[in-house]
Amino acid sequence: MSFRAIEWRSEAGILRLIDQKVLPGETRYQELTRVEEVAEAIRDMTVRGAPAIGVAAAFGILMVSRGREGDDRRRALQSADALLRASRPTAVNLFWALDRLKAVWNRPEATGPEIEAEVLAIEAEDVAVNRAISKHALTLCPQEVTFFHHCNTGSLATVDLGTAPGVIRSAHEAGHKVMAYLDETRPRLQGAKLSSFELMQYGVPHAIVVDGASAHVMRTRKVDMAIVGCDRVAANGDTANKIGTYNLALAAQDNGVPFYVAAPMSTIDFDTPSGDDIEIEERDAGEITRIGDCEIAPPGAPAFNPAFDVTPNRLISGIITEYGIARAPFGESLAALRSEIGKAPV
Ligand SMILES: CSC[C@H]1O[C@H](OP(=O)(O)O)[C@H](O)[C@@H]1O
Repeated sequence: MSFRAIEWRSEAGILRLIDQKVLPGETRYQELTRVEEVAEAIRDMTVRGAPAIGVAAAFGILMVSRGREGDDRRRALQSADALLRASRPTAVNLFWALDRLKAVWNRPEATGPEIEAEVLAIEAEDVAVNRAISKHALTLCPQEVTFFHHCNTGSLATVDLGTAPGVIRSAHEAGHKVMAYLDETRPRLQGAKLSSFELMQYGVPHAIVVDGASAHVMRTRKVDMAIVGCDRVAANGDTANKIGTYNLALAAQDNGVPFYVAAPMSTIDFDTPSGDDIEIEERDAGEITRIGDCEIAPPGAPAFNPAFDVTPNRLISGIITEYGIARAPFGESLAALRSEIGKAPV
């Protein structure tokens, strides 16, 4: 079975999102018609995952553009664009999608159908790109393959298949004997809540482990590869992803386990030279001091909650894109793949 985290109901102008805050306990949908609601859904992580927030923002732009013309539309889109850009800072797909749309709507002669076509293209391309990533990743998988994944970059984080869990699912469906270890991914527990939810839907054997168990699991059990998604890859291959990814990469290196990043080209930020230049979102400390409704720290205990970290390129075995797998030196291999952008994924 398959499900979509994001659906556009064109006639009604409704963006229907699975509320990822309440999964897996409840499958609840939010139906949004205003860009302010879309920005809030990105901020509060009703919709999350780098590609998914880019696509959701694109539909926010479409909501505003419909029914408006000329200067009135340009003015309204300028403020919608600014509102959406302020929703979350780290995942570059948000800015990529907004830049791409701005290049269309900012032209005085832009038509409504042109804007809508670009939004729908962003959505459709995400599906094709994820399939191509899986195809390239399968070339790395032995017949019996054990993966290690951090966070959730599956169907819920994209339009359809997902990046890294898309690879895990594709390997399972292609007849590989698959096992996956899933970091629970403190503090929001995307691994325990969302990746496990997805793999259960697809019947993929897996086990949730606490984040601190990754080195132990790799040392004592067979793990063929760690595979993660990403929120922003710098031009030199340094990769920002969910907090804890760097620890996983260090554990993988110490245990001789290859560490792969599944990355649509839209997540590669050629304007950011290295990981030091990536803005890391800091979220509310309450995400750490509470689990659900339960306070787990002493009242008033201070906490520091960076939502992402940067894995240095030296720990990365390969970056799997829709155009092929980039390897060190990443500055060169990513630049070579950049020349493919605009072509159909292969
Ligand atoms: C391919 S999605 C990347 C990504 O999104 C996650 O962050 P969040 O749940 O905060 O939106 C995480 O870093 C995933 O790996």
